[in-house]
Amino acid sequence: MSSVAESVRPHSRNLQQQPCLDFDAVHEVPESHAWPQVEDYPGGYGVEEEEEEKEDQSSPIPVIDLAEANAAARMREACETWGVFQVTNHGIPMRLFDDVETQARRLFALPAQQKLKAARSPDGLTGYGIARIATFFSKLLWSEGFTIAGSPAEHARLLWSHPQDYSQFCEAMEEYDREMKKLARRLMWLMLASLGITKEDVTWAGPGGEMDGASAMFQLNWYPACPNPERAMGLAEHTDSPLFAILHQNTTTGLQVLQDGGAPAAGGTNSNSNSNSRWVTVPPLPGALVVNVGDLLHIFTNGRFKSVMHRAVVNRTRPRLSVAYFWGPPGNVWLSPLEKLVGPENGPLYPSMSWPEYLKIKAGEGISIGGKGGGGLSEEMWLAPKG
Ligand SMILES: C=C1C[C@]23C[C@H]1CC[C@H]2[C@@]12CCC[C@@](C)(C(=O)O1)[C@H]2[C@@H]3C(=O)O
Ligand SMILES: O=C(O)CCC(=O)C(=O)O
Ligand SMILES: [Fe+2]
Repeated sequence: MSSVAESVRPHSRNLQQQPCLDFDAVHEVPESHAWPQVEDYPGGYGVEEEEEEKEDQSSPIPVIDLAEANAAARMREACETWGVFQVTNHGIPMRLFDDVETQARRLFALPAQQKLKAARSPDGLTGYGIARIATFFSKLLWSEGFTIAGSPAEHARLLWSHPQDYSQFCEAMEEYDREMKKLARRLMWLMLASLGITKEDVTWAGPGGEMDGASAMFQLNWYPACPNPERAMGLAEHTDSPLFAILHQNTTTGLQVLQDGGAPAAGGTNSNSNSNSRWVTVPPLPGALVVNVGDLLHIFTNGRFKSVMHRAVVNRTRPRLSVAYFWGPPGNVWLSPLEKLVGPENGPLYPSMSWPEYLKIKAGEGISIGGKGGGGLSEEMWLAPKG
């Protein structure tokens, strides 16, 4: 079964840029990284920021306890409106998050020339570098990333020469992968069951719905503290391509999702063109995980579930770490909008799509289905370069 990482052709549009700024050495944001003033930046600095986070406990983003009987129904509601929710009672021990954070910090603390030994190649998806979407924007991102598909051993051996050093990294990431796979499967069936979809409706999930061939990638994101956080961008606005992502964030606030004002941006590809949209902070809740709908689940549910636009802003005093786990179908499975969700009045809104094919289209390389903004994928899915 081909994996996503093997199936995606070179992202040849712009060669992957590598982090070239020593974030810890600068005392102001250089022009190369200076974005327009960040609107809806999440609150003040320093001490009042703590206040800010306390208030955030009243965040409008749904928090769903997986042990509750109404968990599936609340997920459906959240996926149809926000496209994101937080889950608690997921059963993954805090110890594992601490281990993964410790190992991720070890990685990003390595000297730049050491990290660049595991640099993502221009035609690759995995390894060290800045997020692929950076190539769509004229300004650089205040972050470093490390992308893993399956075992990280190959890249880890390039980062650490001593087996003891890289084995602790690999063990933590492989345990995380196992736990996330279990949780992803559980979330998938809860979300689909809430729409009346059964295991029989999902042909590629296998006889018992175990989804053994599912593809998973994960992304470690490191956001150094920034001298002027309102003029920098950690991870520019984007939607995720998979069925959904499960995100662990450390205690530093930074993830924001776009709550658009209802009417989709008419023809605009820039989320800000919809005047009453606003960025809503997703507060780090101890023990909670963020789940956000991806483009493929938007397609699979024929538009019912919303692929949420989101971004990560940075912090003046505190570095931020997030671990995003992307979960999708096997690389060679083409998803079509589910029959049961395609009624006589609303035909399939999207053509069949595989994750690798979609990544190519999203990178601006594939065929443009239905022409520019035609009946095909909405323009929102192309990350329009900043005007
Ligand atoms: C399988 C995936 C999913 C990727 C591409 C590839 C590996 C890295 C993922 C991310 C991680 C950061 C945001 C994003 C938008 C990016 O630029 O790289 C994601 C993208 C996607 O969700 O499309
Ligand atoms: O750092 C975050 O909170 C967001 C990360 C993210 O959106 C991604 O890796 O796709
Ligand atoms: Fe994302």
